[in-house]
Amino acid sequence: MSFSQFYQNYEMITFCTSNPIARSICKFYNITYQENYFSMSEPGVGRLLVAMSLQGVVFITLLFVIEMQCVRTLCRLVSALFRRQKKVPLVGDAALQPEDRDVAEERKRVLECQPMVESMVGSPLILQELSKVYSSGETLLAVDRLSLAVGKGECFGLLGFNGAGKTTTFKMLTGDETVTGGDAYIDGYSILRDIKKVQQRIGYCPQFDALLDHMTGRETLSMYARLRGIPEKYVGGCVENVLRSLLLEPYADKLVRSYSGGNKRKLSAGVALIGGPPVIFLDEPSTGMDPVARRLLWDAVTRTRESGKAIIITSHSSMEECEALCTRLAVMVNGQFKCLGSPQHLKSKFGSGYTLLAKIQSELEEMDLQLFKDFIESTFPGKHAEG
Ligand SMILES: Nc1ncnc2c1ncn2[C@@H]1O[C@H](COP(=O)(O)OP(=O)(O)OP(=O)(O)O)[C@@H](O)[C@H]1O
Repeated sequence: MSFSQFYQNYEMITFCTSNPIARSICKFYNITYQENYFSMSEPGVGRLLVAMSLQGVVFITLLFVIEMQCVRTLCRLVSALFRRQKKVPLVGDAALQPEDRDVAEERKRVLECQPMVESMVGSPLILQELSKVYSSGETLLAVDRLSLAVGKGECFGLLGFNGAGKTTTFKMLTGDETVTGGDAYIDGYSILRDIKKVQQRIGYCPQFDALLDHMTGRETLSMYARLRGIPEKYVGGCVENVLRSLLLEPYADKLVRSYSGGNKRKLSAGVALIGGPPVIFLDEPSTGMDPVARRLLWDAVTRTRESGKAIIITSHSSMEECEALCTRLAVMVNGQFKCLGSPQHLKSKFGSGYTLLAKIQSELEEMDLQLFKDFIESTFPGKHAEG
């Protein structure tokens, strides 16, 4: 606008002062001009320049406020205040029920240790009574006092129905969501006090791919390798390794926006694994992958785990994936761990017997259904049929 008005003013001055006829035309049509181009009144550009300078200061300040996470801290303080005023319960109804013995033992172990020291030495990831309450609209206790320690070389599986609170747990650990209660330590740093340091030490494959459409797979991995601080001479080799191990080589130089859903998941998992951060979060990494790709991902995750990293993974392929990858797992319901232990331990503790699921056509007669139930009960005597 400054440039435009500056030029317009210049043209008016040139025209209106060129000869007496032009001067009288300008007077007749009430055409005004400013001999001082930087005058505050129109068509001088002084006020526009002042506005631009002020905007510069305001936006730079805003940038600092965002980068230094002042808003996040403010939100946390406001939500803490709001919670205190409204007395939002941090303990859900489910907490009143007796806790599973393994979960209680894990909680006791975590609460008795020195989390900062322990997360530096043996368990790079420690959750201490981590809780999250969503207060937008209805109050919802999404994560309920989780306590957990994940050791080096351990892959911990989080299982649970949709809405159990798995993604919210990840989001708190990565700094995407504010923490309502408790704390977590990653490699000796608290997520409440040192989130920047924490972010430097984690790899994260989010549930929904957060990739840049206009970059190629190779460029994406190279960018993250550099962000991880891998020396430039190793970046190429590192990227090639990830591309090869996840069977992404044929697509390496294609734009991400042309990738299929499964290939995007592979790339997201690659981004999380590249550079070997000490703690890795994988939120349903194998969703949409074909069986071959899934096996390759499992191999890559297992290799990473064996190199001493701590991995937390959620999966919708349920037990099969967890058995292949996890050293321990927990089942989450309404934000709480309902059971916890090695896959074998959980199977022998809860897996007595088999469940037969039968799907029936909706128009099936009640009598036919009863016949089917009778058949099942006579074939497997002593078993209970529900329907
Ligand atoms: N931003 C939000 N605001 C309010 N409630 C939310 C928000 N995000 C999640 N929730 C609620 O928190 C609960 C836990 O959600 P979360 O996404 O953590 O579940 P999940 O176990 O990861 O499920 P899924 O397997 O579907 O990913 C759900 O009831 C969800 O509706």
